[in-house]
Amino acid sequence: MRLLLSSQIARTLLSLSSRAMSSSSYKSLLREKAFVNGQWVNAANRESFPVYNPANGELVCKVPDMGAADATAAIAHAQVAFEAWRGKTPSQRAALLHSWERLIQDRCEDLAALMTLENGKPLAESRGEVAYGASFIRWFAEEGIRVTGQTLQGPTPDKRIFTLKQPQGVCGMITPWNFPAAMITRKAGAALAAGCTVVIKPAEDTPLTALALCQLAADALLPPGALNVVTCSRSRAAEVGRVLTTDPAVKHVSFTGSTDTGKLLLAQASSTVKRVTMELGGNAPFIVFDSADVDKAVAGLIQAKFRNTGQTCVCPNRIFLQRRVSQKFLAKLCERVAEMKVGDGFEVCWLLGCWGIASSAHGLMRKQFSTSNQGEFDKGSEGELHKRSEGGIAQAAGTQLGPLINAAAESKLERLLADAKQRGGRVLAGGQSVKVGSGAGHFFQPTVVSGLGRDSACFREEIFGPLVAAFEFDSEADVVELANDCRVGLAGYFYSADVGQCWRVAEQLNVGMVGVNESMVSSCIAPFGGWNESGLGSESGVGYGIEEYLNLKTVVLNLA
Ligand SMILES: NC(=O)c1ccc[n+]([C@@H]2O[C@H](COP(=O)([O-])OP(=O)(O)OC[C@H]3O[C@@H](n4cnc5c(N)ncnc54)[C@H](O)[C@@H]3O)[C@@H](O)[C@H]2O)c1
Ligand SMILES: O=CCCC(=O)O
Repeated sequence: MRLLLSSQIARTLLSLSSRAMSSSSYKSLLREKAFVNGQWVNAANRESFPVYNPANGELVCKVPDMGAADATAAIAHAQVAFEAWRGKTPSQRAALLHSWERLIQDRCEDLAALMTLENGKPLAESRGEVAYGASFIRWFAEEGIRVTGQTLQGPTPDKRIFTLKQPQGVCGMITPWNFPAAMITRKAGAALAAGCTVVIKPAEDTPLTALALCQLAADALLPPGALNVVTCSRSRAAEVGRVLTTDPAVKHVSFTGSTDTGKLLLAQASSTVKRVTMELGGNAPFIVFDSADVDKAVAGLIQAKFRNTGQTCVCPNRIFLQRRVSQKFLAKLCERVAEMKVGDGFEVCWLLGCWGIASSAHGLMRKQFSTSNQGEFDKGSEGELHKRSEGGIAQAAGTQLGPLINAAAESKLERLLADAKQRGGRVLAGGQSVKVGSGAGHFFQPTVVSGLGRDSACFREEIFGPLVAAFEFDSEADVVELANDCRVGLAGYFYSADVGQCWRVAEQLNVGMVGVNESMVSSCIAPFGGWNESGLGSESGVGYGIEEYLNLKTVVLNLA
C-alpha cells in the first residue's frame, strides 16, 4: 500500500515537474522575430516558418522566414556597427561580453528549457550546453584583452618590424541545430572579442535559442548591430547563405555543419576571397586496446557516443575493439545500454523534479547550481563550467536519450542498420524505433551492432544517432590503418594502459583532436577543429580561436 502510494506520488511529481519545466519557464525568453541592429524585426516579405518540438511534433511558434534582402540589410547594419565596435578598447568589449555571459548563466534554466523544447535534448544536457556556451564568451572576453603582436629587428640596422592584429570586419556565421547555443557562442564570442561584428543564420530547427541569446546580449547592452540573427527556413537557407558568403562587406565566413554544405559555402566564399572557418562532419574512431581499463572505456563510450542522442560531430562513429577485450567490452556496454532511458527531454526523475520546482519557486536554483562545485572550482571558472557542461548523460537521472531531430534522421538510422544486418552484423542491443507519447517524435533505442567490416555503411558514413557500430582488430598497426581510412578527421579516441602506445597512436591518428583514456575533448581551453574534409581553422584554445577573426598587418619602420 505504502509502495503504491509513494509510486503514485512520484508519478504526480514527475508529471508536475515535467509540465512545470516545459510549459512556462522558457516563455520569458521566447522571441518570435529576428534580431537586426538591436531591433526585433519581421522578414521584409512578412513570411514566417514554423518551429516544432521534435519530441511530440507540436508547433512551438513561428519565426521570420527571411531572404536575401534581409541578410543584405543585416550586413549593412553590422558594417556600420563595426566602426564603433572596433574603436572600443579590448577591455570595454570584454566588460560587455562578461555581462552577456553572466546573464546567460543567470538564465540557465530558461535557456535550457527553450533548447530542450526546440532540439529535444534532455534537460540536463541542455543545462550543460548553456554552461558550455557561456564558457566561450567568458574565455574570449579574456582572450581579446591579451592579443599581442611581435617586435623584430629588421634586415638592416635602421629597420624595425612590428606586427599588428586587427579585427577583420563583418563576419557571416551559419550554425547547426545540434548545439543551438554553443555553436553560436564559440564563433560569436571570438569574433566580438576580436572587434568584429556578426550576422548569424541559425539552423531552421533551432532558431529560438539563438534569438534568446540576442535578448540577453541586448540586456547586457551590446551595441545595436554588433550581433544580428537572420532566421530563415530550410528552403531559404541557400539564398541567405549566398548573401553571407558573397557580399563584399562580409570578411569572414564561419560555418559549422555538414561537409557537403561546407564545400558549397567554401566555393561561394572564394568569389571574394573571404577568410573561412569550417567545422564540418566527423567519423571518429574509438579504439579499445587489450590493455585498456574496460570499465573506463565503456563509461567513456557511453558519455561520448550518446551525447545529444548521438547527434554530435565528435561522437565516436566506428568502435574498434582489440580481439581479446572485445566480448568483455560489448557485454558491459550492452548492460549499460539496456538501462538507458529514451524519452521526452523534459522528463526528469521525480526527486530532481521536486528539487527543481522547490528551488525555482524560491529563486534558489541558480544559487544551488552555481555553488554546487565550490571547493573544487571557483564559480564560473573554466573547470566549473566544464564540469557542468559534461553533465548530460552522466547527470541525467530521467531521460538520457531524447528524440532524433527529424524523420530523415530516423530513416538514415534504419538504412544504416539494415545495411549492417545485410552484411552480417549482429544486433546485440536495441535496433528499433520507440514510440513516446503521441508517437509524433522520432525516438530510437540505443543500439549496438557488432561484427562489422570495412564494407559497411557505418564505416564510411557519419551515423549521427544512437547506434554503436563495432569492429574487431588484431594489431596496433591494423587499427591505425583502419582508423585513418577515412576522408574526414575530426576527433579520435583510444583507451590503452601502455604509455608508449598512447604516444604512438595519438601521433598517428589523422584527426584534429584525440582523447587518450578520455572521451570529452571539447572545452573552451582546447583548440577545436578537424583535419582533411572535417574542416579548416580552429575554434577556442589559447590564441587559435580569436586569431581566426584577426587580420595580421606588418609595419616596417625606418629609423633613419
Ligand atoms: N565540426 C563541428 O564542429 C561540427 C559541429 C556540429 C555539427 N557538425 C556537423 O554538422 C552536421 C549536422 O548538421 P546539419 O545536418 O544541420 O548540417 P547542414 O550542413 O545541413 O546544416 C547546417 C547549417 O547550414 C545551413 N545550410 C544548409 N544548406 C545550406 C546552403 N545551401 N547554404 C547556406 N546554408 C545552408 C542549415 O540551414 C544549417 O543552418 C554533421 O555532419 C555534423 O558532424 C560539425
Ligand atoms: O557537434 C559538435 C560540437 C560538439 C562539441 O563542441 O563538443
